[in-house]
Amino acid sequence: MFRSGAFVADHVEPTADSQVQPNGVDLTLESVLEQVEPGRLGVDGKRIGDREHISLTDGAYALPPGGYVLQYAETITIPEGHVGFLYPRSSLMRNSCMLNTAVWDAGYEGRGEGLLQVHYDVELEPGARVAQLVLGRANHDGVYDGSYQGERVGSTER
Ligand SMILES: O=c1ccn([C@H]2C[C@H](O)[C@@H](COP(=O)(O)OP(=O)(O)OP(=O)(O)O)O2)c(=O)[nH]1
Repeated sequence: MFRSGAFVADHVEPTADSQVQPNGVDLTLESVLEQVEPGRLGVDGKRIGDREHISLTDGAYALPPGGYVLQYAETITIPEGHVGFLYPRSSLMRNSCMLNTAVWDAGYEGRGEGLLQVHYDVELEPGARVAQLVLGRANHDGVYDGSYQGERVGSTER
């Protein structure tokens, strides 16, 4: 069963009233990065290739078609007994853009990232709502203890 937006809001920090939806909470855009070096997924490990921050143009990220890494502004905590799923805001999709996302594990805490696909030029302002997090009740074995635990928490690092 999926939880209400009010429940999700208790696990997203900070949350303004305008972000709380019936079934989840909208996440806002903090920054956009462009990958500039190959990464690698191996059998025994992984390497994330270097990414560079894209600069603002007149207060917005002006993005031509391509693939970008998008960083969310909010710190998410996935409570035990739950799993998180993230969906693009429909207005993003209606503007020919898509967010690709992965599973948000029970026990994860951090300010996460997603893959933004841009299929037609778009302008995105920092602080704009771009995605919606939903939480479903879930059984799980242990809690998240991977390399992204605590990412960008309590820092001003982008
Ligand atoms: O779209 C998403 C989905 C998940 N996460 C966060 C929450 C999740 O719990 C964490 C780790 O995801 P995953 O388990 O898929 O990472 P991994 O590639 O398997 O790396 P590791 O083994 O270090 O966890 O990243 C995101 O930032 N964005």
